[in-house]
Amino acid sequence: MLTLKAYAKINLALDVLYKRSDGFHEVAMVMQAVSLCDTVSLTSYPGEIILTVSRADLPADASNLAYRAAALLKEYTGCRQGACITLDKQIPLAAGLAGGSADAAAVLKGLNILWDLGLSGEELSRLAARLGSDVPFCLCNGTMLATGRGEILSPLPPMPACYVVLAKPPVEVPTAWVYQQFKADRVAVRPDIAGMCKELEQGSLAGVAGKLANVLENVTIPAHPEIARIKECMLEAGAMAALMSGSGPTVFGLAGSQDQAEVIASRLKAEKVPEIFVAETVWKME
Ligand SMILES: C[C@](O)(CO)[C@H](O)COP(=O)(O)OP(=O)(O)OC[C@H]1O[C@@H](n2ccc(N)nc2=O)[C@H](O)[C@@H]1O
Ligand SMILES: Nc1ncnc2c1ncn2[C@@H]1O[C@H](COP(=O)(O)OP(=O)(O)OP(=O)(O)O)[C@@H](O)[C@H]1O
Repeated sequence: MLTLKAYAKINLALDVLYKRSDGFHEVAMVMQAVSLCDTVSLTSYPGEIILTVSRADLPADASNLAYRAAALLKEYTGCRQGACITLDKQIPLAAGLAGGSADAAAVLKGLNILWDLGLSGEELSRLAARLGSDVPFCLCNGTMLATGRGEILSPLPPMPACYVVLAKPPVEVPTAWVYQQFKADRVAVRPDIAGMCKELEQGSLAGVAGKLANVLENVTIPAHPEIARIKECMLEAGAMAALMSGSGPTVFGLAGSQDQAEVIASRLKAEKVPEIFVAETVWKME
């Protein structure tokens, strides 16, 4: 059996530049993997793909991104082998944390090994982009600049190690809806991506914290004002900075120490935020 960790991501910076003719939006993002993860287990099975998931509210059929990753790999390579895939989900669903994308990336990586396919990183990345814009990043982890629709990646100096408190209010936000509602002319403050890259080069956590920005907050926060309350609560509890991740609704707060992170998490618990996690930055590609 092969077991892989499928890490969640946060967007330290997210800018939407324009809507493209293919319907996607051109973006510029600084992405970071965090230690909150699903566990993906893979075993060989003759011919078929069998998927088992740990949550009743997540489909275990061909609509699951993990299943789609395995099916795409079979179609692309003509491989006749099958696999039993087990997903132990910890990453909340439709949360802005790329949980499904992380599972899909782990399945691509894992089956490339289990089925002895010998696909290059570049081929895997191309297949990943067919599954979703966040999937190529999930193959890499670490700290990356993402452009195009999110699939063009350049490694950045690793984000200085820190704790990341994740808090998801009890709403699920469809990514497509958020992009549809986005109006570039209503954005007051745009992320300073070049400035954040400089802070990463200098290894300054305070500098990175000072430059967190996500233009999609302009869509998701008015629809779900509890996101703004969670941000405030994190800042009051001592977070260096707090921001919505991706299309939301999860908010992440940066903390320099585990003690600080636990203080922030307890404060959120007292405010009855239902899903709270204390994670760390993940540096390495695995
Ligand atoms: C919000 C982010 O999570 C930030 O990392 C990503 O941009 C979204 O990535 P994702 O969930 O992998 O998105 P996809 O599965 O590729 O696309 C879902 C839907 O979001 C919209 N979408 C997504 C990415 C992008 N650059 N422009 C878009 O307009 C499209 O309507 C698309 O149909
Ligand atoms: N393996 C999977 N894990 C989670 N969701 C999945 C999976 N496969 C399909 N889905 C579907 O995709 C939807 C969004 O999934 P996901 O949890 O990846 O959203 P997200 O965290 O907002 O992603 P992103 O940050 O990439 O926009 C879910 O509502 C779910 O029905």
